[in-house]
Parts: sequence; structure tokens; C-alpha cells
Amino acid sequence: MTDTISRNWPAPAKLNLFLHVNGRREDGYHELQTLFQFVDHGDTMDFKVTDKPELILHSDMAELVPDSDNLILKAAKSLKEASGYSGGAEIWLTKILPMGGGLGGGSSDAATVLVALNALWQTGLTKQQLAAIGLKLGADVPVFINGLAALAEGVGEKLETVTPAEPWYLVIHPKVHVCTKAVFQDPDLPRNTPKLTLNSLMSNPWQNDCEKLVAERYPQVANALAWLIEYAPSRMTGTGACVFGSFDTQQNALNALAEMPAEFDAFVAKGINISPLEQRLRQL
Ligand SMILES: C[C@@](CO)(OP(=O)(O)O)[C@H](O)COP(=O)(O)OP(=O)(O)OC[C@H]1O[C@@H](n2ccc(N)nc2=O)[C@H](O)[C@@H]1O
Ligand SMILES: Nc1ncnc2c1ncn2[C@@H]1O[C@H](COP(=O)(O)OP(=O)(O)O)[C@@H](O)[C@H]1O
Repeated sequence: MTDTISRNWPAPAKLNLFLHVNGRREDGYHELQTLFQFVDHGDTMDFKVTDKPELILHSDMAELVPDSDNLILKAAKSLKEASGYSGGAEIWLTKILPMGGGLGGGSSDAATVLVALNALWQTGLTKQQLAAIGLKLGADVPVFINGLAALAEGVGEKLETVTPAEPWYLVIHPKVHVCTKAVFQDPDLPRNTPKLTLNSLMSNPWQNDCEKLVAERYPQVANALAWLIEYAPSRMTGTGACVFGSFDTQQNALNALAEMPAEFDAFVAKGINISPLEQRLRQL
């Protein structure tokens, strides 16, 4: 394996099709019910297994996120420690996803590192073991490791596989960074949505409990939603800043994109219930 580069491991974005805040725990974290679906758009990574123990990241992210904070290196280090693997890896990242956009790019990168290196190092950890390591890096890492659309509960660690419709999405990034921690610390965040059963969650109208607050604090998010809602049913993902509209066809989503004001960034992608990472693993 050494010196061979294993290329194009996908780290897809996720959308929170709904996000309910059910309460606040004693440790300050919030109990959530949220529906995760993947899209066929995201970062990619190449890996080289090395005999030397070093973990090296090649990316253009270092100015924004120092290596010591990068979830990619943290994930690789955690797997090395948990498995006792003696070698190392070089990792090349192609960063596509905006950071702090509610698309889960950092968590997805971490999940792909855990899954890919577990395969390439042949360390043999189960998905459950990888998810437990991943949860320490971020609340959304387990769903990316599991690779299947899911209702998540707790702080994101309890997953139930679901198969929602797979429409096309126009995902808009309003070019503003929303801090997840600040949203959850905001006194005006509603925290009292009752916990519902899976059946009622799937059949009731979908909402994001963070959306109103974030739209009030960030006019760019409000503007993006106000524009998109004229074209399609639309919501915010996660704690923002990205918003997404659902379309029946790729062409309809592209038609809306063609009319979008230049103040936003955007992409069109397909909703998928089996993540590209999981699809790749199934082909190994
Ligand atoms: C709420 C979600 C939904 O997908 O938002 P996005 O980050 O995707 O927008 C995620 O679960 C976020 O996951 P992640 O971004 O990994 O959050 P973390 O780093 O674990 O937490 C950042 C901070 O948000 C707060 N936090 C996070 C998750 C949670 N269930 N309750 C919280 O109160 C905590 O103050 C924590 O310090
Ligand atoms: N590989 C990574 N990719 C993106 N963000 C990272 C990465 N490593 C660490 N981070 C940190 O995690 C934060 C959240 O990133 P991201 O997951 O993209 O946002 P969100 O949770 O809103 O979807 C970033 O602002 C950045 O400081």
C-alpha cells in the first residue's frame, strides 16, 4: 500500500431537512430531533499510507484553520491512537464546502478520514467504534460514518435510518459565517418543541427551530430565504448560514440558479439517502 495514492474519497455535504430543539441539557448541549440527508456535492480527499508515523495534511485551509485544529488531522490522530497503528498517512484535501455553512463539511471530512484510513490501514474498527471516536470530534460525525439518511436524536448520536424523497436542491450560501455555539447560547432560541415519534415527524410539516433567530441576526440569511421561497419550498440547514429549496428536477433547480442575484454563492445537487462515502465503501 505504501507509496500508492488512494484517490477521490468523497466527503459529502448534509442537509438538515428539519431541525427541532427539544430542550437544553445540564451540560449546556441541546437535545435535538433532526433529519439528515446527504447531497452529491462535497469535498474530496486522497490518501497515501506511509511507514513513518507522521500525519501530514496538504490543503489550502491552513490560513483559515491551523493544522492543530483541523478535524482531518484530529480524526487521523484519534484513529491511530485507538487502533495502535504504527505508520502514518499523507492526506490531500480538495475543499469545496463553505465552512460554518450548516453543510457539515468539517464533520464530513473527519468521518471520511476515519472510514478511509480504517480501510487503508486495515485497522478493522467497526462502524460503531468509528462513530464513537467521531462523536468526540463533532456531533454530526456519526451520521457521516453511518452513511445513511437518518433521524438523529440526542445530540446527534442516536440514529434511525429513514428514506425520505430524494429531490434536487438549490443550496444557497449567503456568504456569511454563522457560529453554531452562538446560536445555541442565544437566549431567544426556542428550545421547547415537543419530542415527536418518527411517524409524526415524517408526516408533519418540516421546520428548523434555529431559522427565525438566525434570519433575524443575519439579514443575508433572511434575504436568501426570501428570494428562494419564491421558487421552491425552502428552509435553512443546521444552524445556518446555508438555505436550500427543493425541486422536482435538476433543470428546474438550474433555472432558478440562473436567476439568482450575484450577492449569493450556490450549487445544485441531488438529495441522496446513501452517501457517496458509503457507496464507495460498498464497491471496495
Ligand atoms: C446542530 C447542528 C445540526 O447539524 O448544526 P450545524 O453545525 O450542522 O449547523 C450540529 O449538530 C452541530 O454539530 P457541530 O457543529 O459538530 O457542533 P459541535 O462542534 O459539537 O458544537 C458546537 C457548539 O454548539 C453547541 N451545541 C451543539 C450541538 C448541540 N446538540 N447542542 C449544542 O448546544 C455547543 O455549545 C457546542 O459547543
Ligand atoms: N476540515 C475542516 N473543514 C471545515 N471546517 C473545519 C475543518 N476542521 C476544522 N474546522 C472548523 O470547524 C468549523 C465548522 O465547520 P463546518 O463543519 O464546515 O461547518 P458547519 O458545522 O456549520 O456545517 C469551521 O469554522 C472550522 O473552524
